[in-house]
Amino acid sequence: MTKTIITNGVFLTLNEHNPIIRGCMTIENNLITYIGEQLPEPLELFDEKIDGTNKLFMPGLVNTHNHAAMSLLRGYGDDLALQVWLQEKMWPMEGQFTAHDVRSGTLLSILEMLKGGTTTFVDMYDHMNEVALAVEQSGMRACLTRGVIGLCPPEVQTSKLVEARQFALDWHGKAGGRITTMMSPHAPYTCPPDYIERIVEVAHELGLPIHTHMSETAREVQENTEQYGARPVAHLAKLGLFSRPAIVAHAVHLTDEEIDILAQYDVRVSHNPGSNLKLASGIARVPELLRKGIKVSLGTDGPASNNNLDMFEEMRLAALIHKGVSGDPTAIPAEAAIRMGTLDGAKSIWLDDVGALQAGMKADFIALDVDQPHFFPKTNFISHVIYSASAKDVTDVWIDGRRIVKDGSCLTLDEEKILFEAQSCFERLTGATVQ
Ligand SMILES: CSC[C@H]1O[C@@H](n2cnc3c(O)ncnc32)[C@H](O)[C@@H]1O
Ligand SMILES: [Zn+2]
Repeated sequence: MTKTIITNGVFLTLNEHNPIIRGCMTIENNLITYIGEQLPEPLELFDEKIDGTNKLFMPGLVNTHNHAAMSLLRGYGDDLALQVWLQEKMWPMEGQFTAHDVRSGTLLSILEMLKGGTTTFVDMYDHMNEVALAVEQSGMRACLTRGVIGLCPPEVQTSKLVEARQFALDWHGKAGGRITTMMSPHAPYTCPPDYIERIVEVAHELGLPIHTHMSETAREVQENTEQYGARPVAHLAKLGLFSRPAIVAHAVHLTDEEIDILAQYDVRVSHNPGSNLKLASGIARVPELLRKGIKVSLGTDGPASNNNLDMFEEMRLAALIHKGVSGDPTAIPAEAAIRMGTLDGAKSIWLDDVGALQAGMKADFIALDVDQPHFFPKTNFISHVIYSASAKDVTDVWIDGRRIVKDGSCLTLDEEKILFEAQSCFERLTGATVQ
């Protein structure tokens, strides 16, 4: 058993009664065992002693919607609306992606996420074995799902579903329990109703949750109504999708009745403010979702529609845009934004022992260098994290008790190789040569 103690730190716990503690934290194997002002035991009893002076420690960030391999398409197809972006830019390029490309793009994203303080992410993509292997190698925590698009002949639909089922079975609970899995119809506009029903059936068989894109654009909602006679929420409810635990990405265009239905089924919403702004999809009704008790977390969406994986930016956007839209400066306070990016993110993907600095929780946490001008005066760190911090402030990352990033360098991945390979993949895919 390894015993670690961090002393002289400021700890943002997310504990309701004691949100900030100045003192020390201990970790034994993969768990936080103590956090408080006093030393719990003499220092000599610890194998590893870390001086936390000038550091702010907080829970690792949880990104609840991503397509990591799309980092290869960063900057390829900006300033377009969702359907044009997907149909004319993303899908033609993704059609050429090999397993190697997915591995390369995913590693690039994992590197960016780790160095920016994200410790858990949800990923929906193809070639998911590559994604799972990259997660395993990196030491990250992830909830993975093979997204299926059903706009194809019946035999291709079936083979995709068989593959998605097998992936979910093979990887659930793997990488020392750091990987969990879900089932994913990509969206109601890319999966015919009978196909969605078959995916739901598999989710029931395997006892897994479902993840999907839903009500992202006004056009999607209108076309769903024209084609199926119902808006996406009622349509998916009728197909039984909410009979499984579910997390939907976007949920931008919702009526009051739809919010009630989501609340009734305890559907979780991954709010993706950066992607929704960039694709001009709209702004989700987050304050109303929260008022109805819906669990709202944050996602970046893929790096081609964001265009980075900085969860500090998503937390800040969430805190800012809902103030602007509602005219209410208390719409999403700083503390609510931090919760969305950490504890509520973890709960939204059914991880009940991740997302807070408390004894008994998994040791997934990060350190920020707060000895920098934008953290002074060192007063309200909850405010500073939301309104002043960025991914660049992260110096160290621990996941499952293991140090993954130390002084800004990733200990588990070959950074230089990842950057070189991602550049090569992009140049091969697009035919571009960049000096
Ligand atoms: C079937 S794998 C995932 C699939 O999703 C596509 N995608 C990326 N971002 C979005 C988005 O915002 N809405 C809908 N679909 C999206 C991605 O290109 C992959 O094909
Ligand atoms: Zn997405």
